[in-house]
Amino acid sequence: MISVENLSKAFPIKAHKKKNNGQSKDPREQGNQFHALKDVSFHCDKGEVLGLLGPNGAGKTTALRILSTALKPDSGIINVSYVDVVKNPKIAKQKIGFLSGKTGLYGRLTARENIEFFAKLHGVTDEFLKNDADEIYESLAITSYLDRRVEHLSTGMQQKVSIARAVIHNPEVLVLDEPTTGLDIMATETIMEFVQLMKQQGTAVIFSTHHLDEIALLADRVSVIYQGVSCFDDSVGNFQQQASDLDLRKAFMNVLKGAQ
Ligand SMILES: Nc1ncnc2c1ncn2[C@@H]1O[C@H](COP(=O)(O)OP(=O)(O)OP(=O)(O)O)[C@@H](O)[C@H]1O
Repeated sequence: MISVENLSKAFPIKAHKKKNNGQSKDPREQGNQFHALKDVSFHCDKGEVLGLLGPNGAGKTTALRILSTALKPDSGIINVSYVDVVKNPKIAKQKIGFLSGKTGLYGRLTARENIEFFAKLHGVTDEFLKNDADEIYESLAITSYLDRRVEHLSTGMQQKVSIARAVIHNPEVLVLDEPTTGLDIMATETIMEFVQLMKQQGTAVIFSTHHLDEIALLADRVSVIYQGVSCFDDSVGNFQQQASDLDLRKAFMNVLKGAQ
């Protein structure tokens, strides 16, 4: 459903950031370039959930922004159901739903207006919005505040509205960048259940997280990025096998140790 092969991406380093005050230099810094991604590959099939792990600064958000077409890679291939995302970003966008760290919602519009504005940009019909969108709103438990302005909603409420916005055009692939960060237990639970529902409906779901309990609960596959390089991409069962007692935290640490 979605395959990502050998992605690389470098950012120019701003002159004032080059002074590192004696701190050891990140090996990804070369000349005036910071190689945020050097070689990242993973894939996720229809009805599968892929958990993307990696320490802070590993390159997860950069990789996910490339999938969403917000960033262009320097090299690498991404295919979503036989559509080349880099060559055909407009067609690919129709097939991908993306939730980024920043919600990007318009505070002065209501939740419903935000979702419907985005839906219309993606060619979603009025009929769908009238008859079928309620199912999405109910699954995310946002029905009661759909007509409130987004600026008056809590972080968790806004996050769930953003997820509704990301799936309103029925994407084949759903990409969620740390969807539960900063949320309470109930909002987290709703999002976890929603991911399971998407999976049952055949969507390929990729989500980045620092929470290993979410991996245990949801993921079929795990991909680990360390310093811009993929160092693990396999089933959750084989990920667990990286620790003798099958403990996910130890498995993660062992994968990182092997990459150093
Ligand atoms: N636009 C940019 N310009 C320069 N450097 C960038 C830019 N975007 C990201 N980086 C750098 O690339 C590296 C990877 O960042 P990224 O946000 O992808 O990491 P991450 O794995 O999502 O981290 P976290 O878990 O902390 O969210 C970081 O060192 C970051 O500072």
